[in-house]
Amino acid sequence: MKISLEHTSKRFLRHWIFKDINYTFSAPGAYALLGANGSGKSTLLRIIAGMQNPSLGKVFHFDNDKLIENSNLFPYISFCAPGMEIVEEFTLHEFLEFHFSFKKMLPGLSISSIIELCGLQAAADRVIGEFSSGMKQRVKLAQAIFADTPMLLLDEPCTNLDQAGVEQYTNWMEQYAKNRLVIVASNDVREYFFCKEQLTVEDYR
Ligand SMILES: Nc1ncnc2c1ncn2[C@@H]1O[C@H](COP(=O)(O)OP(=O)(O)OP(=O)(O)O)[C@@H](O)[C@H]1O
Repeated sequence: MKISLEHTSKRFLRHWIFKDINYTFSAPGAYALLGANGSGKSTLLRIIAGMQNPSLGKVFHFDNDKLIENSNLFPYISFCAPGMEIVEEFTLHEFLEFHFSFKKMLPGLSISSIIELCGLQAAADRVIGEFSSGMKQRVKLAQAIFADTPMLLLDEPCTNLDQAGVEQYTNWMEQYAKNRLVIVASNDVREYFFCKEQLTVEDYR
């Protein structure tokens, strides 16, 4: 897997957020997108995920050397971000069943083992709308990390997590980030401790 940014630039109205990023992310590999608040990390991550268009330049995704069309990216990419919506009317069990009917689960896992990995057994049959923000964040992370996709994109993955949740995230990354292309947008080293490569968005102003 490979993601190539070519002259990728983004502006909102007349304000350029970043300009002319030329960079290749390759699997297996872990990359951190760094920068101060408002520097453009989340915007860049969404552009990398094919969820938002750059104002200039291009983003190419490759499976080996085969170009993947934007409309076919879904089975390749898992995404987790603080602002993303999950279906709050579903119970946790229903949500995971629904999600993993569209996306393959990592081998050896099941809905109940994922609920256990999240430490949310007692909440399995509760509706997600009633969850705390930290419980929701565990679910958002789980739907991404435990999907069998070669690319995993995480925006501020430890948002709202308590100490136990951060330790759980650390373990998950040690176990499930290997062999994948992982990109983490973050300001917090606990979130990107395993990322050997780092790209600072402010370098592209
Ligand atoms: N839809 C939008 N319309 C206009 N401006 C936007 C939009 N989305 C983001 N911006 C602006 O783009 C800049 C970068 O925002 P972004 O959320 O990507 O930064 P960030 O580095 O992820 O910030 P943080 O660390 O606070 O999460 C900010 O100045 C923000 O106000």
